[in-house]
Amino acid sequence: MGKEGNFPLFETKVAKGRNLFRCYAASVFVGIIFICVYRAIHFPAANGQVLRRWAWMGLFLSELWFSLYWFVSQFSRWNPIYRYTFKDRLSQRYEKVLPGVDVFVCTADPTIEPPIMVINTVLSVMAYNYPSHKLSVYLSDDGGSDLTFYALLEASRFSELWLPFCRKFKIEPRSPAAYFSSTPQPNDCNPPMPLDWFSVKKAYEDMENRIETTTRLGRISEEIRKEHKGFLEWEYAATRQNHPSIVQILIDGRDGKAVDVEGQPLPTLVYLAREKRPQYHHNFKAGAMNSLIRVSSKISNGSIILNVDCDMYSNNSEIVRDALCFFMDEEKGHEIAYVQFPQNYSNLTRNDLYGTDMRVIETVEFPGMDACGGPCYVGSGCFHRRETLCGMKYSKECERGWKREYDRENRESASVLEESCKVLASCTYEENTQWGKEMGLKYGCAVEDIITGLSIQCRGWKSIYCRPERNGFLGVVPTTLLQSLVQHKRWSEGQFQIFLSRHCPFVYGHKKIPLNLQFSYSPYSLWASTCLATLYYVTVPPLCLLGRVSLFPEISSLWILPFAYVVVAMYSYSLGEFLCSDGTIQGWWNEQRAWVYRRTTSYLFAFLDTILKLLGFVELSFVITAKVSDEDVSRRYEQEVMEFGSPSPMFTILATLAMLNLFCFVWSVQRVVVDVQDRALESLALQIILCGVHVLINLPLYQGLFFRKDKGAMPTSVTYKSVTLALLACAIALWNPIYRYTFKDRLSQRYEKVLPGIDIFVCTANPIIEPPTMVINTVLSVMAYDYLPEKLSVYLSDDCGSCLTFYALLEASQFSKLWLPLCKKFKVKPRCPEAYLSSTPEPNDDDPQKAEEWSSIKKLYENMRNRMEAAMKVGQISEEIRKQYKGFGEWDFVSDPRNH
Ligand SMILES: O=c1ccn([C@@H]2O[C@H](COP(=O)(O)OP(=O)(O)O[C@H]3O[C@H](CO)[C@@H](O)[C@H](O)[C@H]3O)[C@@H](O)[C@H]2O)c(=O)[nH]1
Ligand SMILES: [Mn+2]
Repeated sequence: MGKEGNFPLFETKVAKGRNLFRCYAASVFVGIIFICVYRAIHFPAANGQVLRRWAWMGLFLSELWFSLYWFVSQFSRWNPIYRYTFKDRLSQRYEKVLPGVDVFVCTADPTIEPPIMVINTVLSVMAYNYPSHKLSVYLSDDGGSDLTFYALLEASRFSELWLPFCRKFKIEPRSPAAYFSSTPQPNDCNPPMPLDWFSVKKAYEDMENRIETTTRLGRISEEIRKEHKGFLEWEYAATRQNHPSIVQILIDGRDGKAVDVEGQPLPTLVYLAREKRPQYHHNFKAGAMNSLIRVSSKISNGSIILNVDCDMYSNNSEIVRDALCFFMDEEKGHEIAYVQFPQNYSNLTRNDLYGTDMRVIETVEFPGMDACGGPCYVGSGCFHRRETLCGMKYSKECERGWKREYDRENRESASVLEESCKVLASCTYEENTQWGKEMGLKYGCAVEDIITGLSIQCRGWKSIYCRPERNGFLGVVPTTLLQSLVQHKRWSEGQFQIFLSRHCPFVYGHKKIPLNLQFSYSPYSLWASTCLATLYYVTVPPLCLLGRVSLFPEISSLWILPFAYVVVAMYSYSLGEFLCSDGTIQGWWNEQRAWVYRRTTSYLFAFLDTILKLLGFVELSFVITAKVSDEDVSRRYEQEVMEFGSPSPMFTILATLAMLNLFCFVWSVQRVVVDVQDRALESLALQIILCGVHVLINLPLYQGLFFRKDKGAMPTSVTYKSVTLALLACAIALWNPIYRYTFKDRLSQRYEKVLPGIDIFVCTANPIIEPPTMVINTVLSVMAYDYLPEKLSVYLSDDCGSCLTFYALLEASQFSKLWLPLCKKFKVKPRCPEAYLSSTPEPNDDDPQKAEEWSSIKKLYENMRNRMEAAMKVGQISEEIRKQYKGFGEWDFVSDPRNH
């Protein structure tokens, strides 16, 4: 309870059912231990299971990694808390002394962030239920576009109508576009409303038309140019990336004439395009924010700063007061550095096809971080104390802070102020200063917000996460798969970069922030690195199916239990969490797919890029997310049809993985059908299921690959590439050669006496194209086998029935009487005489006996060959030879090679 009997300005409630959760977490933990034990004691033995050992090892490592990841994700779930504010107490006590609030809206590109969207966001924050003279709105335009400036000029005029209208009818939301598109036309029950409603709506639509026409034209017409001196600034602007600072105070809140149609003051409205020069790095959004901090300190110096991205209009006009309930709480307020509101989205579809709404993070994880010391700072929708954002450390002194009068009187006339602000927004201003290091938002990281929030917490401050009943901010999620994957690449890359730097929560936060907060940061830090384990899990087990290498317990084994329990428990819990966060079952399924896709593409690229960046090979980049899409794409998005349509390498990876799993799944299911009795399949069942689930989750992708004809289908080049790659991977997995080695000494030891008889068949069919000389060389080589001669028989089959071949064989039988002993004696290799004589050099004089034998054999062989060749030339057997052997008599009855 606050001082002087005051009730606090906010209260904190803890989530229910935490003990149940803790039982679940403990049981899963036990399950994981069992899985590890299984992996360890069933490690494949060394003999002959080389591949399986490697596969097993990899799987074990992946599972250890998943377990670690699961473990660190439990910290933010242990004890979520929820905050509720009492805004009536705030106004009772502090209405007169509310602090100045500066709202920063960031935009960077008029094409993908259309000016009409930007000014709707601006109008929504200008219309806050907050004293106008304490509210200042700054638009930072990193696109340096006069189109955006023009839109803001229009908005400044329209606000004169819009703000009184909002005030009078207490409407929500206060972005005119969102309001008019979501609210039905009023009827006559509320008499003053319809009149105003129609005139304000008409005024808005006219403005919208003018802005859209100008935007489409792409340049400002001469008439418009004359309307405001600000346009003159663009005369010095060479390009959007090379121009001096432009500061234009469109509404000067301190000027008594800046009033709306009802004579009430308007909030200050400032346009800022900081200086951009090619030779200076502009540090993306962090650079823009820091310029805004400096420029606003000169103009309004509000002690509270709110940042919104240009697509995140304010959906709740009370949100400033919600934030102040924390900062101004008498007891706790002084230690709070920032209040982060959730980022909700206005363009989500029912089942959130790409899982872009981080609903579980928002309803469970951030409230959990809040309990550990405070949520991280995630950019849009965050209120900061100006001093802490500028680098102030927390100390007990801060307690006095709020008693001070904040709003400094600043009496310079507006155009002098504009000139002096230009210096603050120049490229050189930050040279040799602590800006980007100690002051303001930090540079050099793709998630400037996370690293800045962490450093604030490490300086001793707390932060608050608050989800009011009515969403505070509504933004735009990417509407194509690729954009969503690219966005995740940037986030995970930034997070991983922090983890590997000296700002790693465990190092930088050591002894500065609670241990459980350090752990709560790590699931995000480790997003990128989950790619390896996931890639392993979706490739190796399916490929092992092809080689029938089993990597999980058999279906009938008890070891299946921990696997089944952990998977079922984790996924049911995750589903429960999702449903409790207002998701649908289909939405959960979509989110699971989204995680697989991110892990195998966004995180993989982020992982590689982070490493390359560490080694200094690539530079930090920031791909701005598109906030608009063409009609065709929007229609498919609304129908929840996946958008592929571009030949991105990310899609090639996704499609290859999907095809690979499909092939392996079909292959193994077909084996089950063919061979129901096959016992080996029992040990593959889990693997088949795993592969099947991957196929199931990819159904929309197969559709995009093969069945869709619209523009959002997968480009054919991706289809070809992925099918080829997947087939190649399968072929490699199926290519499984084995090598055999024999032990001949063991054979002779054991069986020399009982070796079996061996009959050798040599076949020939045509003496012309299979010359008898060649045939008998083969015959001689097998006759000369190192085997028991009495058990060896050689048969020559001559399908041509040629007496020439018979004659050659006769010669061979004679020659063998010499050849065989020689082979044995000198262990001749090879034992085909022709091959031996042509490949072996003549033995030299060291062994005269061998040399002599050799030359005599050579002579004999050559003689024999000459005789045979002579007979071949003649084409028949001479009478003398005929008489030598009775066998030739058989040919007396042969008339034809095919008839005998
Ligand atoms: O050079 C730049 C680049 C971006 N922006 C602005 O930064 C904001 C965020 O960019 P966006 O492309 O919309 O990124 P998201 O991923 O949607 O933004 C989330 O993630 C960012 C960190 O990566 C945070 O800064 C954002 O607040 C948070 O909403 C937008 O308003 C941009 O106009 C700039 O001002 N200058
Ligand atoms: Mn965004």
